[in-house]
Amino acid sequence: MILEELLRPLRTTSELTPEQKQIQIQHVEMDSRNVTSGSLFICIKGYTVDGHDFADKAIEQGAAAIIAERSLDVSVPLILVDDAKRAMARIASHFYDEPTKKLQLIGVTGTNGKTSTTHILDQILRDADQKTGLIGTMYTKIDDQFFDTANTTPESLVLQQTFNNMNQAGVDTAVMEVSSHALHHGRVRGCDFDIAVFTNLTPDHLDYHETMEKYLFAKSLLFSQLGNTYEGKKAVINIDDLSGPRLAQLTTAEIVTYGIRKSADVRAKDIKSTPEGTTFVLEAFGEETTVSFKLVGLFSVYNALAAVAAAIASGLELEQVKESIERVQGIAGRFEPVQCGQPFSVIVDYAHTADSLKNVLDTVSELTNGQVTVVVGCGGDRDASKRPVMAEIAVKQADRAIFTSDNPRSEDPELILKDMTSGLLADNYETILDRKQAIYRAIEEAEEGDVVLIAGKGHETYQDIAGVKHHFDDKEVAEEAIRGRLT
Ligand SMILES: CC(=O)N[C@H]1[C@@H](OP(=O)(O)OP(=O)(O)OC[C@H]2O[C@@H](n3ccc(=O)[nH]c3=O)[C@H](O)[C@@H]2O)O[C@H](CO)[C@@H](O)[C@@H]1O[C@H](C)C(=O)N[C@@H](C)C(=O)N[C@H](CCC(=O)O)C(=O)O
Ligand SMILES: Nc1ncnc2c1ncn2[C@@H]1O[C@H](COP(=O)(O)OP(=O)(O)OP(=O)(O)O)[C@@H](O)[C@H]1O
Ligand SMILES: N[C@H](CCC[C@H](N)C(=O)O)C(=O)O
Ligand SMILES: [Mg+2]
Repeated sequence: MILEELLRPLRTTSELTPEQKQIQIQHVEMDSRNVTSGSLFICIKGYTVDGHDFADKAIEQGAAAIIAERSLDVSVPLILVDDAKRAMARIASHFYDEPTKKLQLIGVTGTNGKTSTTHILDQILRDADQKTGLIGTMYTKIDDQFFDTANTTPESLVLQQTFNNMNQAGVDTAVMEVSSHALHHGRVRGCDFDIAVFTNLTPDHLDYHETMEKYLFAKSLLFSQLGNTYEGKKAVINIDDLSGPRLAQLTTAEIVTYGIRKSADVRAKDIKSTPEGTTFVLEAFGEETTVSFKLVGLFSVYNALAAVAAAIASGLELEQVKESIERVQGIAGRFEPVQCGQPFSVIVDYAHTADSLKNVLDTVSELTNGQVTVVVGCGGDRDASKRPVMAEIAVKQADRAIFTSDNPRSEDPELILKDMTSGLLADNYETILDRKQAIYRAIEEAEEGDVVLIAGKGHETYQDIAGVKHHFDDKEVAEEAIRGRLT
């Protein structure tokens, strides 16, 4: 594509000569290390380094033009923009020929339940013979192929390239997790969402957003920027969540509500939980059907409702959706049982916020008469305000807590544990810094009928200590500990 054409979606005052306008751009890059001949290099001011400092390096590697937020002394055409990240989102979408306009795009946002809801929805759509794409915390998936991702919602350039790959693979619907960071950074600008889904909003990421109001504002961008009913846009909203009605007011799209406590378009009633799963009556737009769902916990019913409501909003029939919901198996690292023939339960879960820990412990206590031990820590370089709250919930709702390390990242794990425990009055806890030892201790001491909940890292297969990712898998460690005990 020639430079003039590539820049069309931007409002920029930079003047190019007729020759510069004709420069052929073969690639668009935000990382100088990926630049090759004919690349357009976009300078992004990051948290760690400033991309503007790599402009010369990019030119050395063959960059044919540069987009930047400030003037640079460079030998190739320089295009100045106010916000390079937002410019990148528009350019990326244009470069790949608006890939999200060629598929149905469903975005799921909220503090908890995004990965779970997108997986349930993916299953429903696949059962309806659609070719699907999925983008989220665990991976990107195009039909049956899996790809690693660095972020829950990747940078716009990666996103648009991924959608382009989805177009080429013939994907009908892409379902993606949309994080508040992504919304705030404009990573999803240039994405033409057809359906936006809201799960819930509870405290998290306040290190980044500072207040709940600003956090909600970031989430609300998915709804305020969605488009309207006449364009066929739909907003699927958890009406039981306090922020649900506020988001509903911010969108001009058609609203589909779901919930349990309040009247809603899609609702679950008569919910009955057993250790094997949950049954409920699913009511959708006046029709009713009974569902046997294999996942446990009220929070899982909410995720199922979000997925059902989105599927119905996209045109599927209730009966068809019900059959898929009944087929949904567990999701890796989300309330995942570890079973090696032991006479007590071990569950690995990704609860890393106060609300999710509370929900998961509520579910555990509903399902057992035995003693509950929770092994949990908090991540470093993340919202420190959740640390004492999570610890308080752990000692209050479990019979015993073992506080340990999560991903300390650049922080001192001992200090993270101090943040968690220094205000605790209860004494039904101990701290074991080494996560493996903590898991072993909980499992060695569990008695018949007890439950050991290992929370915070779910599917993760590493522990990030001082920027180095060491292999660590809660499920694997739990299995080793159980086998060690049984032999
Ligand atoms: C705080 C944050 O969002 N950071 C993101 C950001 O990294 P950064 O600002 O440190 O980037 P940087 O390293 O300073 O680099 C700046 C620029 O210089 C360029 N560069 C750098 C080096 C070089 O040699 N040449 C070069 O050109 C880089 O490519 C980049 O364009 O840009 C990176 C590339 O896109 C992201 O991977 C990274 O996410 C990090 C991993 C992260 O932890 N993000 C979290 C906070 C996040 O976004 N989380 C949400 C999920 C939250 C949730 O809901 O739970 C998510 O969507 O993942
Ligand atoms: N609807 C829900 N409400 C509250 N807690 C939930 C809900 N769904 C899942 N959880 C809890 O939150 C944990 C994480 O769930 P999930 O991975 O689906 O959320 P997420 O929004 O994708 O999280 P992340 O922001 O880290 O990507 C689960 O392991 C469970 O403990
Ligand atoms: N998406 C979340 C994941 C947290 C997982 C937890 N294990 C931690 O490291 O804090 C985040 O980046 O905040
Ligand atoms: Mg997720």
